[in-house]
Amino acid sequence: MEVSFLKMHGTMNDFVIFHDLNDTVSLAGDQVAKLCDRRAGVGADGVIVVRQSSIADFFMDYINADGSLAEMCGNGIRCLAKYVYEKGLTAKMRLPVETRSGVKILDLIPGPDGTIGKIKVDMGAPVFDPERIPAAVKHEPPVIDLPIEAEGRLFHATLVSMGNPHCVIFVDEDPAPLPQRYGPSLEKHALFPAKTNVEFIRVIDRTRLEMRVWERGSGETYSCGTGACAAAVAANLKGLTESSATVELLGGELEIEWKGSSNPVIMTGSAVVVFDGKITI
Ligand SMILES: N[C@H](CCC[C@H](N)C(=O)O)C(=O)O
Repeated sequence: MEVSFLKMHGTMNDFVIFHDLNDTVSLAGDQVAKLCDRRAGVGADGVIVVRQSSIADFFMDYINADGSLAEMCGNGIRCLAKYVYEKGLTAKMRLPVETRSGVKILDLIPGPDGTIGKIKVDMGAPVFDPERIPAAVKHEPPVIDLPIEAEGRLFHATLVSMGNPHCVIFVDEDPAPLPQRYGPSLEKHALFPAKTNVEFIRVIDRTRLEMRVWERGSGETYSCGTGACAAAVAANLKGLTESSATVELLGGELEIEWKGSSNPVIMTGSAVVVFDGKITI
């Protein structure tokens, strides 16, 4: 099967994206793996198939590089919004998009040349109930600084779902080496029946976080939008940051705002088209 796609990224979290509005394409795991393979395929952290929705304008079918489905992808949904606008599939500047974790509302912010520069996403309210993360722990929500051991080291995790699970760990050291060393064990830790994304966070000040991430189903990535939201929420819960924070990632910066409690998390960031192409999978 030949697929015409766009290669896109959001703060260097990169995706193969195409639309299938007649719902004729269903990708097998090996086809996703080929699309994501950085030598034998296009190369990406995940695949986004834009589909029809009966409850919103589009449905984001997000698939991790290992073929597993994820409930939500923050960087990916910004890319979807730019894709459908610039492909002429919508003219809306406020766009409802269905995901496996509900409908998200996106505001498209035009750049100086009329293309879409930044996108603001209402990511919905964070979830702290361990059963809904999900996490196998008897604990009143929110779960803050839960001791968790990996590769012989003791960490303290704050658990947040943004529709997908996140294990947020605050450290006082350079977080750069931590995803490769501890990410695989934590991703598959027995505490997480659906596995988890893992964020290592160093607090820079009350409005800036440094983040490195190991993603469920994709490994270390340059950025994770839902992870940045989870990290900013966790930092605010712990009293380390204000209600707005800039999250510094390997691939760029994301602006996160959360006014606490059941308020939605608002994420603002860019989306970039790298190239278009065709591939037989
Ligand atoms: N990169 C995505 C997260 C993908 C999440 C996926 N790895 C999972 O939850 O399984 C983001 O920007 O939110």
